[in-house]
Amino acid sequence: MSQHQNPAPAAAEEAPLPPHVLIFPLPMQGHVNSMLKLAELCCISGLHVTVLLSDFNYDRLLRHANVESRFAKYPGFQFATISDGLPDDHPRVGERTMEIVLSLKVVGESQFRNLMVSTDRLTKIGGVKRRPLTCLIMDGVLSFAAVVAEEMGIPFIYFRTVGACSFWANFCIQDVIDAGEIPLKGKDEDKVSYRNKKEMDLMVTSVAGMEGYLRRRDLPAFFRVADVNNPGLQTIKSETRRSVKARALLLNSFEDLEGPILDQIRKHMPILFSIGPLHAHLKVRIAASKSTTEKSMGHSGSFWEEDRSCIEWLNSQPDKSVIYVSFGSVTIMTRDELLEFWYGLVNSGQMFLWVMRPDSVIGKDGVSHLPVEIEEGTKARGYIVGWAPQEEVLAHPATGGFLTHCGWNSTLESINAGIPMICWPYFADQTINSRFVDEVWKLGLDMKDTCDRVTVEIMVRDLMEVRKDEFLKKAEHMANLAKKAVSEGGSSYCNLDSLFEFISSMIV
Ligand SMILES: O=c1ccn([C@@H]2O[C@H](COP(=O)(O)OP(=O)(O)O[C@H]3O[C@H](CO)[C@@H](O)[C@H](O)[C@H]3O)[C@@H](O)[C@H]2O)c(=O)[nH]1
Repeated sequence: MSQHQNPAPAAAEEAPLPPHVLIFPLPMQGHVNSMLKLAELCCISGLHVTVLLSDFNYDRLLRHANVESRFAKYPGFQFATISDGLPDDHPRVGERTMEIVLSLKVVGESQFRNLMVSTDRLTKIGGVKRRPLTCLIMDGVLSFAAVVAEEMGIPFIYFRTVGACSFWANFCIQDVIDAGEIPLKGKDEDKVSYRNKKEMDLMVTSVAGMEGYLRRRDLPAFFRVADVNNPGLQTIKSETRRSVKARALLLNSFEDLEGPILDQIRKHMPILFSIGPLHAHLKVRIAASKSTTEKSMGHSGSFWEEDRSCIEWLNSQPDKSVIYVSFGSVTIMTRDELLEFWYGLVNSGQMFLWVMRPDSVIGKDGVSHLPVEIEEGTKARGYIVGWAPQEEVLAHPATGGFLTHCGWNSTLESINAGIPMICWPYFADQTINSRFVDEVWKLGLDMKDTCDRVTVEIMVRDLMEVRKDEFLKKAEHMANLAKKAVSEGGSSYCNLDSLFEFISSMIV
């Protein structure tokens, strides 16, 4: 375990000490991105902040995201690191993503406990005097950290980096099981005929506030298993229910997007701060801050090197003509699926910008040695990079659509940029997000688990040509609401100020 400190400014010790929060994300790209944004928002408001990362991710952020210089201007900021218990060559993607959570559960508690009891490490290293921790802000699935915090009497706030829609469905999952809607009670799912399975998948569930449109097939796969004791189901269910033990709940969302669902959650967790979209919120607060250096700093939190050549390529494309294709940080696909997407995109006649992470395709060849037709066809129709500056890509005038896995950050970034989506959810919350994008917000099309070339082509044409104006109009409307939420006086802006007051009130 180690600390990485910023140097102390000479006069800092004279000032009254602000609250000191420790922010602890799950070690995955989407979660770390959101939490780093929250950390920077805290710093801008003058709080002292310790961000706890895995050694592995800290190293990646140092190499690719220049996080040290990003936070160097905040004297009360420091990183601390612990091991996630996995070897460096562990893939940490696809079906093996869950191993990050499981491993951290095993190795994390003692390391976390040691850090918590090392008051000197948290408060004095680097010469900046900090208070003992005022509170923890942690990912809501890190219950071992909550147990330690409870033991030590340190208040904690949960930050779930998924949408309210997914959080709430998870919260209600026991009611859904009790209602006999999942799993297939008393039956072995494998023995149910395909036709019956399809019908069952289309049955709506009784999740409060989502009656009428949240179907069984929109629930994450681990909720649809035949075994109620399935570890995925049990973990998410118990971790989500545990949230009521936290002093407050933070969500990266905004009232105009998920108001009715947020109201449902508030019946159980009245102290709920919706403070998103965080990436847009951070830009607003940085712009309002006095220092010009702060204004000029980027805020990347990428685990991979961003290939900025795609921005130059976008610069040469007409407005709203390009569909951006990216499936986030952990999705993997087969080579056949990759080819179906590629043929669908090329046959649609639209230009595309595709993020193909080197580790995103199953098999020893991965994304290397692609068939010649892909390389040649792509030269004519598109551009491929290994990792992109996504927020900038979505905000670029040439971008007109987003083929996404519907991770919550990608969904919000697209909403904020006014870009309609085609959703190919991979796992977890993404199946619910994609249903909301299509059925509730009408901001795009939900492809679910099909990705044959014909479906891809039809959907891309629909989004980029046939129903382009309709989707863009809807998306623009929601983007304006997102911007309003994070502007001074907007719901997320006010909620963030209330959160800081709430944290200050915890100082003992
Ligand atoms: O080329 C790229 C691709 C992605 N990103 C960024 O990476 C993040 C990806 O986050 P997200 O869209 O949430 O996807 P995942 O990385 O898959 O996120 C995990 O965490 C999310 C919650 O934080 C969940 O909603 C997802 O289901 C889960 O897979 C976003 O901020 C993107 O801007 C880039 O900067 N460049």
